[in-house]
Amino acid sequence: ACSSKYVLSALHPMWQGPLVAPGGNRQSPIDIRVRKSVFDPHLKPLTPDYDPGTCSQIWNNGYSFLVEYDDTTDKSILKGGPLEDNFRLCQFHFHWGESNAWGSEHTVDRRLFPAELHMVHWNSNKYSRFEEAVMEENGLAVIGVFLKIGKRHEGLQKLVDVLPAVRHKDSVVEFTRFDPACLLPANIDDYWTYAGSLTTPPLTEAVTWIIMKQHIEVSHDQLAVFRSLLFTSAEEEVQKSMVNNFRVQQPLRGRTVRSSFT
Ligand SMILES: COc1cccc(CN2CCc3cc(OS(N)(=O)=O)c(OC)cc3C2)c1
Ligand SMILES: [Zn+2]
Repeated sequence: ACSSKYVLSALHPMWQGPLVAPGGNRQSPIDIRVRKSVFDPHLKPLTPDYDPGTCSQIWNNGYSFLVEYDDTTDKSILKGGPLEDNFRLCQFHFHWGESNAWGSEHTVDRRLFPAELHMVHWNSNKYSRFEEAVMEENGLAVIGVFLKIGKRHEGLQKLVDVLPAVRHKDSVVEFTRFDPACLLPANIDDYWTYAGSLTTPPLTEAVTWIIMKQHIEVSHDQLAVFRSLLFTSAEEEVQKSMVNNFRVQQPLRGRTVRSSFT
């Protein structure tokens, strides 16, 4: 899997980190100005092909909870869209707020969403493991999907039910046979794409971002369970709710955001 006991900065939990990575000119997240995005007719449809059998565990890394996939083979891959190579799914996670008024990392014309899903993939044509790809400019591809409060998401419930088992930082539980495709919106042909970075350490400028235009809906109660998680480990005397785990928006620095739709 692509996880390592990556120790976040001591500034945790309201991880402040560097507001703008030193020397970074392709940092994430950003505000997507719809009218400034450029339609690119050469962008292909995205073709994710995930095997639920590669789902292995869920862990609380003290910043979010990560659903991890066995990425030792090309069983769960993402191709197409803006991507030239095969990208292997290694984990997905979310960012959310303490209230439904905010929580997403990206915004669309400054519009905030209550939460945002990130599905993290690495370039298995060019690199042999995540740790290598995370340092390279064409190393990673992350799909972003906005969440809105509405009807209950049936596919998400299996995940919500197990979250209390990873309440504390560094807790891990086995989690199998979860199909991440169930979290994608019905229409995955309409997306924005731009060159950016990870939004958590190591903040490397390795990411081709693919942000879905169509959101998914989850219920208020499902999102409330996300907020019951803790940034802190069981030993710490003061427990801190895992909320507002998003990074501040970063300067566009002249980048172009392309759209796959007009
Ligand atoms: C060299 O740094 C690493 C090597 C291997 C694994 C990791 C762990 N890290 C990978 C990237 C990543 C990226 C994450 O968020 S994001 N928004 O995709 O940048 C994230 O959010 C909770 C967690 C992780 C976990 C770091
Ligand atoms: Zn993320």
